[in-house]
Amino acid sequence: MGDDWGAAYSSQVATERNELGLAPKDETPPPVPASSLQQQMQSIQINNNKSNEPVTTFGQGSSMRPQPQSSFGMTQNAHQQSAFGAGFRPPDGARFPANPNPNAFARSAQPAGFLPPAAGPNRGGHFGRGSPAQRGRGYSGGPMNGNGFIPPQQQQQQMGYPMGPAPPQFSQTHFSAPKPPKKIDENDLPMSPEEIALLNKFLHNTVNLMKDEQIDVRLRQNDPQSPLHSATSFRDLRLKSEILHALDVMGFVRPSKIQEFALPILLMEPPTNMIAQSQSGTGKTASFALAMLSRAVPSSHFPQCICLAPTYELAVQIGEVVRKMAQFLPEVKVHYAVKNNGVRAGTKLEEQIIIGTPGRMNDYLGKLQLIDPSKITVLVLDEADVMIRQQGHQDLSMRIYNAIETASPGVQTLLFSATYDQPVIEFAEKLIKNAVSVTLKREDQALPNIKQYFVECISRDGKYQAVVNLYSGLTMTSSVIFTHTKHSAMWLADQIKMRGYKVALLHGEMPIPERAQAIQDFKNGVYKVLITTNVCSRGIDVSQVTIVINYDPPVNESNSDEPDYDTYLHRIGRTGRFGKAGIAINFVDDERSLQLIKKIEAHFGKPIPKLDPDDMNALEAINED
Ligand SMILES: Nc1ncnc2c1ncn2[C@@H]1O[C@H](COP(=O)(O)OP(=O)(O)OP(=O)(O)O)[C@@H](O)[C@H]1O
Repeated sequence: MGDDWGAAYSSQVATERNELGLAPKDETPPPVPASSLQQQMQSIQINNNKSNEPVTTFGQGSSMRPQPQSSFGMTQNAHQQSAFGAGFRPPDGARFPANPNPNAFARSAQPAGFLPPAAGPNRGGHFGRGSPAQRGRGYSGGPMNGNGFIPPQQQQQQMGYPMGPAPPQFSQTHFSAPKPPKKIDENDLPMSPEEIALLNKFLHNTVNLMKDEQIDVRLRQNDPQSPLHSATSFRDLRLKSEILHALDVMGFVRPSKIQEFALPILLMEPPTNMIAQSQSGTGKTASFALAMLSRAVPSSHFPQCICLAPTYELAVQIGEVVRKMAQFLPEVKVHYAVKNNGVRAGTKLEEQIIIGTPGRMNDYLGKLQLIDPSKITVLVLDEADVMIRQQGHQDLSMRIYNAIETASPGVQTLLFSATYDQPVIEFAEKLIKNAVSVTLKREDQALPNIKQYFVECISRDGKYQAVVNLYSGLTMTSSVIFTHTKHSAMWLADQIKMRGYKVALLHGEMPIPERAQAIQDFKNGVYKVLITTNVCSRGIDVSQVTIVINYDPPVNESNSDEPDYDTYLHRIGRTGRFGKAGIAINFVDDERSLQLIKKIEAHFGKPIPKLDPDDMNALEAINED
């Protein structure tokens, strides 16, 4: 055992580096022999899927179906006019519903600081285009020759302008969009799973009870012993009165869906192992916190429950939940087993609940001998999907489990995860014996319900003008604008702010609490537009986003001529969450960006038509769908 712990220590450096922003080093422990555990898994799956298996349906309604909603909201007229900017005149024959209140439009489309282009002839294809001097600003709805992008000068000719130098582009506003960088800053890369998990913890102040969802409960192995009953109130559960009191104070009126099904199993006798999956913010932490608090004996002053989390910050977040729930159990205490906490060998731990990272917990059990594994009654692995991304964490978790299970065969082991894909399933099944599996899954269909378009802009600067012209339309619902770099995001946000508009900005150099604040403000509607980079492209659930703008297309890190398909999917997946309708608009400003969009179109096999600003019908169609 001593050697085992020593070997495991070598992975600790790697795993403990897993604090935010620190890449793991290549110090991984030798692989743990594959567990001999052959598991019998009962499985209760709560999901929305269709299957031939017997299904019990809970919940009402069918909110999984795409909800018809107005893409740009408000009146079409307001949308059209505001999106095209003052100075736009509809082409002949275009359908414009009468504006019942032109003054209202004028106010909404032209807030303080807005400099509309002067009214001018409408000769075709430019958003925000006014007088001839302003041609070239904003969108070009102008000609495309098949696959090719027609350069501005040639477009002028086709539009009836004389050949010659391009007209001056920015007569009223002076700006110059930042050039794309040669190398991607690591702050512009998507957030790490640890960061996403932590950010989500900051974000979720209230649980998604999901009471109105159409939920199926599926019993894979119909075990008559299996406790397929649910708790519709916390009082249905055998919780200590002090805990019930704390839940009242915390405003927990009724259990969330995962709690409804997991808690009766978690609290039953004899203790039952569990693998539980449900998306972020659905009440998982509260579930296992209640399990630990219910099993801990307050009058016994030694460690009894262990909870593993991938980072220090996540451990602290869990600890705060446990403390709040234990506020009327003064004898129950929490200790954090995290790096650099100053705890040495020989310290007598009196706390019943120890929460920490696998590396440090490994020390506590091994070389520091601070925890007696035979006294452990509950072992929790939280954020299993994040944890398994590091081999070191996997190995250490396995080692800790084996040590505790050997010394305390009745230990209740619980694994919680926000996702449940194959690697998590394999890890969970390898790790935990005889577990009941409770999974709650909502379909997150990104593509089918998202309409994708591209819009031609004459230049990088033209993209900015396009945003300005679309701005009022964007603010009628909530929109996210993705840029390639944080510099572009900051620049764009500054430009828009200078026009008197409000926008939220989020990039990878901001600390997590600031990022959470920006997202919270966006979710609360303080800001209707969020400008961000790939840092925010995945993991964050902002369900009301209706429009995603790819100001710059997502490109492969090593070859900027190739799209980053995954990131594209994740970016546009910020809209169209859970069956809602959404729109993704891709800005194209040169042949390269056009080709990137064509490749994306071919890759996903979904058409990305050109959104022609002259084509009122297309925009109306967006609005009507
Ligand atoms: N039954 C409940 N009633 C009201 N609020 C709840 C309930 N359960 C949890 N919450 C609150 O909802 C928020 C999200 O819950 P929790 O952190 O347990 O979710 P989670 O699934 O663990 O999310 P994450 O994966 O982000 O950690 C928390 O602020 C929590 O205090």
